[in-house]
Amino acid sequence: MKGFLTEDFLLQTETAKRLYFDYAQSMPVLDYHNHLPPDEVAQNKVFKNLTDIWLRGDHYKWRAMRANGIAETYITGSADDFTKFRHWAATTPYTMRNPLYHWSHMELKNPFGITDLLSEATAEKIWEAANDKLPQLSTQQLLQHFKVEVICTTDDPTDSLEHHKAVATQPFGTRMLPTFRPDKAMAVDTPAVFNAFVDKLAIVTNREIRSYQDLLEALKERHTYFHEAGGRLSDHGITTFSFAAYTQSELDKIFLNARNHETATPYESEQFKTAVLLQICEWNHERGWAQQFHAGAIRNNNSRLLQMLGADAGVDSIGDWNMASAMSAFFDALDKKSKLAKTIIYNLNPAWNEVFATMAGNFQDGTVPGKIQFGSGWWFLDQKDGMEKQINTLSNMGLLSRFVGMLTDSRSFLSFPRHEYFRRILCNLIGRDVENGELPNDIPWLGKMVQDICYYNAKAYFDF
Ligand SMILES: O=C[C@H](O)[C@@H](O)[C@@H](O)[C@H](O)C(=O)O
Repeated sequence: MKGFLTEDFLLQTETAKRLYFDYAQSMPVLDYHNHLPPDEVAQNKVFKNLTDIWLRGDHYKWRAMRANGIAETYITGSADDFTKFRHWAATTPYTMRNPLYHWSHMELKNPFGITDLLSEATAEKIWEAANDKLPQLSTQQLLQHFKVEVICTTDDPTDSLEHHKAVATQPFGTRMLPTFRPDKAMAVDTPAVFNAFVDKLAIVTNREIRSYQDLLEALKERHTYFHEAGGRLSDHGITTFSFAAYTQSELDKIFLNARNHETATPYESEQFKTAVLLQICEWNHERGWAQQFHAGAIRNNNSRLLQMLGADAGVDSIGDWNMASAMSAFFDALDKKSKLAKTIIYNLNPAWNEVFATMAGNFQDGTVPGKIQFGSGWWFLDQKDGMEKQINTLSNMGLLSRFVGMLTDSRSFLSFPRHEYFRRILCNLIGRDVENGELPNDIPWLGKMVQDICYYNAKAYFDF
């Protein structure tokens, strides 16, 4: 029997071990999509305790604690930090076979060097041991510890990017680049969100935004602003792809109605989203950016918790829209005009893996290796089974060798071992094929392939 989480964790063959230890392990990290708070990086935050760094903001853990019957007071509520941690510790053994069990113990091992299993019985000892180390694990120290060369945060177009600028003028070894995430500029189906965004956009651009055209001009100004601050990516959280025909006068009317707090009809919302997103994608192409689409989440399902905690409260799940035809028409509209930028499509519904992987193949155009990427297993699929499925689907229907690899998508500075998790899974799959005689035992080539997927492909693709 193997021990839990040993050196060879997830590496089942000698070839897998060779690929991991000789090629993957030492590669630096390019975390090209995450939700880390830029102010905490710029201010080099030191965390108060393990709850502060590990539980606050982590909706994955909140969800598991709720499922374990823990009351909200001890999750996001008013209980003190140690009590919250104790409830998380008591929940951890119940997370066996959920990725949280692996992630949590990998995170205790690195950076804290803690190998005890977390449970109610070990809660106090682990709390103290980890808290003792926290003064040496500020945000910048953690990024250096995990050899993170670049992080791309996810930012509202109205953001001042002051923290990105501060880090650029006081470099510490990790570059922090902004990502343009304009979802709210299309939210005519929720006028309160849309209007708050447009009002703020008007202030930061010092413009009056009275028409659809004004909105586009202000957004373009912010796109340029992000570019000047080093931004090279946009990101779009969409339920499903939209592709509906529209006229200029329809867009003007939808804009004005939303400004008058009238909720757009589902069809109008489709039209508006199609028009705004196509326009932003053209700017992405003009500027040589890469664009990311996160598709398939049905969000904020629990309105009670949404009201109490806001978005990203752990009440999102997998949606089941029709995906392929609008996605095809959307990319085709851009490709036809030679305006399709480098594109990554992330899928949340495992039933759609093949749909996404084959769609990516339709729009490769010979300009950039792997120009259209079927993105890494996202959110509910960011676990061993989900990552293996994504890697296998991409292998079967595209070019795994050109894959830009893993990202954390996390809000926590402790999530970087997820890159190690991915690398072990990748090396294990390739190693198994070699030992089964399904791939040649060409270690220099396979080692290069592994290093490309872990690092070099992303470096070239994003031009980092
Ligand atoms: O891994 C899951 C995430 O952090 C999730 O909260 C984000 O992916 C977010 O919903 C987004 O839309 O970008």
